[in-house]
Amino acid sequence: MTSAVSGNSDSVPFAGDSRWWAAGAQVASVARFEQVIDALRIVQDRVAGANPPESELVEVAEKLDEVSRALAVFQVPETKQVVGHLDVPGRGQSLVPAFHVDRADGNSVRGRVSFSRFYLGGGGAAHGGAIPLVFDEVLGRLANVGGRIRSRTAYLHVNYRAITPLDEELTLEARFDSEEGRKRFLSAELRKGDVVLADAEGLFVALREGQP
Ligand SMILES: CCCCCCCCCCCCCC(=O)SCCNC(=O)CCNC(=O)[C@H](O)C(C)(C)COP(=O)(O)OP(=O)(O)OC[C@H]1O[C@@H](n2cnc3c(N)ncnc32)[C@H](O)[C@@H]1OP(=O)(O)O
Repeated sequence: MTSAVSGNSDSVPFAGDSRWWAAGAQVASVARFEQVIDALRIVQDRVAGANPPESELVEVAEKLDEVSRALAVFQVPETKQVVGHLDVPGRGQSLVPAFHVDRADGNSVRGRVSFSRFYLGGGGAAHGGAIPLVFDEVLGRLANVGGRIRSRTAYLHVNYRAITPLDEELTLEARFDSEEGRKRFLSAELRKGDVVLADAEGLFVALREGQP
C-alpha cells in the first residue's frame, strides 16, 4: 500500500501545495519516511556534537556506509522524490530546521522553530546561514498559498538583531505584505519571547509559464 505525499492545501492552508511538484510521487509509508528523517536529524546533531575515539569513528563510518548502500538502489528522479514533499513539519527536508505551524491563513503564518546542534555556527549561536534557510522556507511557502502561481525568491534580506540560541523554542511570524503584478513582498520575524532575534524581507516573483 502506497500513499501520495503531496499536501492538501485546501484543508490545511499552510500544509503544502500539490502544484509545487509533479503528481505521481508515492511513498510506501509517510509515517516510516518521517521516522527515517527524524532519525537522520538526530544523527546530524550527534555527529555535529561528537568527538569520539578513533575505534568508534571507524565503526560509525561503516554503519553510515551501510545505510547509504541500502538506499543507493532506490534512487529516483526529482519528480518521484519524497524528501521535501512530505506533509509533515519540515517537509521531510533535514537541511532546514522543522517549522511547526500554530496558526495560518492565506496572508500570515505563525509557528515554532528550534535550532539544534547541527545548526551551530559558533559561540553558542545558530549559524548565520541557517536562519535565512528558515525564513526562505516559511516565506517561500506563504508566497504560494491561496491558489497563487508558483514563485521563486528574488531576494531575501535578513537582519540579525541578536544571537539565536540553540535548542530553544522560538517563534516565527510571517506575513504577505503586498503584491504588484508578479512581485510578492513578504516579511517575517524570529523571536525568543518578546525579543526579536532576526527579521527578514523577501521578494518572490511569480514564474512565467515554462519558467523553471
Ligand atoms: C508538502 C510540501 C509541498 C512542497 C512545498 C515546497 C515549499 C518550498 C519552500 C521553499 C521555497 C523557497 C523558494 C526558493 O528558495 S526558490 C530558490 C531560490 N531562488 C531562485 O533560484 C531564483 C533565481 N532567480 C530567478 O529565477 C529569476 O531571477 C526570478 C524568477 C526571481 C525573476 O526573474 P524573471 O525573469 O522571471 O523576472 P524579471 O527579471 O522580469 O523581474 C520581474 C520583476 O521583479 C523584479 N525583480 C526581479 N529580481 C529582483 C531582485 N533581485 N531585486 C529587486 N527586484 C527584482 C524586476 O525588477 C521586475 O520588476 P518590474 O520591473 O516588473 O517592476
